[in-house]
Amino acid sequence: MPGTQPENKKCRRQNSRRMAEKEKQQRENDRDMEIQREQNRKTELPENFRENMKRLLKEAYPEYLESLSQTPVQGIRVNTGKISTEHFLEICPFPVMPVPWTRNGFYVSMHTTETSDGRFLDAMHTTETSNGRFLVTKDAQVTRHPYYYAGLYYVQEPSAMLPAALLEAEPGERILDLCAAPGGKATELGSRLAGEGVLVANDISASRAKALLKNLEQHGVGNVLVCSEAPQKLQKIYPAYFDRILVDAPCSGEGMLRREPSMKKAYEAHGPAYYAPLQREIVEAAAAMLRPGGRMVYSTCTFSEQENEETVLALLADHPELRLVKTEVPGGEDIPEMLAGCVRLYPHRVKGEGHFAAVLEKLSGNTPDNADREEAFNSMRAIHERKGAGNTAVFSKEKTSGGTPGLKAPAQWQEFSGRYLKKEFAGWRFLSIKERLYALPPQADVDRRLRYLRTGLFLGECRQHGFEPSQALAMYLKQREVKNSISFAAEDTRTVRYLKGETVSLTAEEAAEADSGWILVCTDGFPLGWAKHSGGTLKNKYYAGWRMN
Ligand SMILES: C[S@@+](CC[C@H](N)C(=O)[O-])C[C@H]1O[C@@H](n2cnc3c(N)ncnc32)[C@H](O)[C@@H]1O
Repeated sequence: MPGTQPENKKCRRQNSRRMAEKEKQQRENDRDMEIQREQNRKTELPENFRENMKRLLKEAYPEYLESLSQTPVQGIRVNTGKISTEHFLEICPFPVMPVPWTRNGFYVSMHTTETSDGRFLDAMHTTETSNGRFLVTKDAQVTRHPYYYAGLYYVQEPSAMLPAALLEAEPGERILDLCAAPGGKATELGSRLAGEGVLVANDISASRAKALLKNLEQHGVGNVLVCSEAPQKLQKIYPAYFDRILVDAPCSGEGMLRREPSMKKAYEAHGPAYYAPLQREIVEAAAAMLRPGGRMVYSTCTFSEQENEETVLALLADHPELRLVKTEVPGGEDIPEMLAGCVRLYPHRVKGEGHFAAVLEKLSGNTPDNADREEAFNSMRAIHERKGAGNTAVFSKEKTSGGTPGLKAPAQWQEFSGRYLKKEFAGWRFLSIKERLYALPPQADVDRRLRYLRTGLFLGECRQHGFEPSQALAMYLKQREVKNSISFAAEDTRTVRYLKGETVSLTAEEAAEADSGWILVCTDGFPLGWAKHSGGTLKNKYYAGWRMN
């Protein structure tokens, strides 16, 4: 019909525009894949590793090799301590697909194409830098969104989400993450505690433990002790103490070779033969710290049986009180002829770099029961509270009592919390180290023989002119727990300006609703940090070291 001709023309134009866009997208995808292939061609796998993988995978070895040419996938894990997975999915700014072995982990992808065999190609935008490394610019988008700064999710390689999921931590428990830095798993364990119980997050490397601390703070985990100790030392302090222990062991990192070709050098210097004995020492100490009836997960990001199954076998041989809990996850495999029931994630079977995990439980019989354990720790706690936790640390003599914190809390804190907070710290103890004030959760047993980077929640500093609340406190609180707050939408340019450390203005309406003084700045209802409000202007108090560049 003559009347429909212009319509048809319009349709055709739209279709050809769509086709052109699709083709452009496809060209970009192809280019990305080619860059990745080139990267992998340049990265000759270490000879002994190749031989071992051939032996291990047999006829599946070519598939594994093929998988090395695929672009690594990226994931985000929802911080359920701040937002439910369902709610996050409603506001999630990126296209996501669930990671099958978690309840809150997602593949994140800007451009995803499903192939005919049901696998998906993830067209991340990779660019080579002058030092031959590859930057995944998509990561930058994920780590630049205000929700990232609000601690709503953690960016994590998807298979690395497995160990914390298998530990099945519950609120109220005592959890140990023995090799915790930089906190990929500890942040999840902290979220699962939902503010009850205590997480001891340890890493032998003090510098790495600092990154761990920052990640736990950003996640809003306050019921935490962060320390940097050898497992053998912790074992003396916490015998049969923890309900759950994660040993995400230092390993030869074979599963990282695709993503981080630079790991090849490290692998050649320290391979499975170096890490296997170290892992055995670590799991040995962990087994001693697990309470009867407790659960432990041992995991690595490597494929070597010398490290993985052999470590578990040695542990089981020496500890008849431990049993392996047979575990299956979608896409997971094991080596039944060696040790059935462990989980191996391979990059040619699942969307992820690869991981190994074994779940162990300690039988309840013939070991001190919970009541003995409680009694032993109560007396230890009493001794240490009398002595104080180190030369400069001073515990308040009384626990907080509900309502406003206990009488022994410094006056500056009392003034601040009375004026600005609805949140109560009932049962928490205060700990002052010089001007710095911490709140120690009820179940945290601090021992002065250990080096802590953090004991509980850092509340802020008691200055002469008043209390200065910390960034950690901002991240720990919910907007509803604060009397004076302001929330900007994630798209509001003031959100990014606040995150960059700039001074921000309120509208007349907002200014009329906000009180002057300390104010909690949020994005879409999720706290970002503090500011000081006066006459419609927010003086930025966002922690300088956390600012967006
Ligand atoms: C695989 S990484 C842990 C990754 C961490 N679980 C995460 O998810 O972010 C292993 C860690 O073990 C630490 N480590 C090495 N030797 C250790 C030891 N003897 N005791 C405790 N931690 C150790 C390393 O510093 C490293 O941070």
